[in-house]
Amino acid sequence: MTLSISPDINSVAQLVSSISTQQQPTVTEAEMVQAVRTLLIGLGENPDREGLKDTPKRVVKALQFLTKGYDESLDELLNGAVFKEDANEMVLIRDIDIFSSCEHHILPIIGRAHVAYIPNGKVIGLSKIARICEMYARRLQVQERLTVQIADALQGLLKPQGVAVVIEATHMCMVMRGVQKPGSWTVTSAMRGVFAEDGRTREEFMNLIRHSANFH
Ligand SMILES: Nc1nc2c(ncn2[C@@H]2O[C@H](COP(=O)(O)OP(=O)(O)OP(=O)(O)O)[C@@H](O)[C@H]2O)c(=O)[nH]1
Ligand SMILES: [Zn+2]
Repeated sequence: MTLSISPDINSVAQLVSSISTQQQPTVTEAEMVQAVRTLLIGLGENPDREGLKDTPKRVVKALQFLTKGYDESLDELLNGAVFKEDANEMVLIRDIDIFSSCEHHILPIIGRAHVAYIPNGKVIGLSKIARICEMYARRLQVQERLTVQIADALQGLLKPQGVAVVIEATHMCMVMRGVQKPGSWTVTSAMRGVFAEDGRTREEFMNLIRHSANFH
């Protein structure tokens, strides 16, 4: 059986131009499915064989899930859960699972985020901190930008005394391919306000993320 690939060069050019002019690209689900089918053929596979029949559809659905953060906004996820509160001590959420995708290879970035802030008249619903991490992680990312986006979102929402974000993650593009270094971890941090200015506050945060929780 001969399987042919016939990309429509004009529509690809239009798509690229719409992306570069910041318009919302108009690509149908069927075109996305077709693109995955084309990839499978390029890889030497037969997309019509039993096991692969629904794979293009599944891949599109999976990629849409892994990048669903593009369709979410801070306003929506917050749902008003910012409260006036006279609290002045550090709030830390540790070990927030991160499943992101690197923008260079669209391969998984798997790790944990630790997020702290020191309030200044306002606190945020705790789950919303994890939701903010989730929204930015579910996009094509580099770890540095993910870290900064989480810190800046909290800084903007709460105008706290400071925000600290540390992400520890392993990149499948460095593990399964390329340089192939399983066991390597990348640690990134973004410090705002007192965490950037005051070494002791930063040290307190770093100590808190180092110790293991005693209920584990
Ligand atoms: N700074 C940064 N780099 C990343 C991240 N994820 C992947 N990369 C790197 O992006 C780079 C892309 O480099 P290229 O040389 O263009 O791509 P490549 O030939 O696939 O590179 P290798 O992975 O070295 O095989 C690689 O060094 C990746 O390790 C990230 O979150 N942050
Ligand atoms: Zn990568």
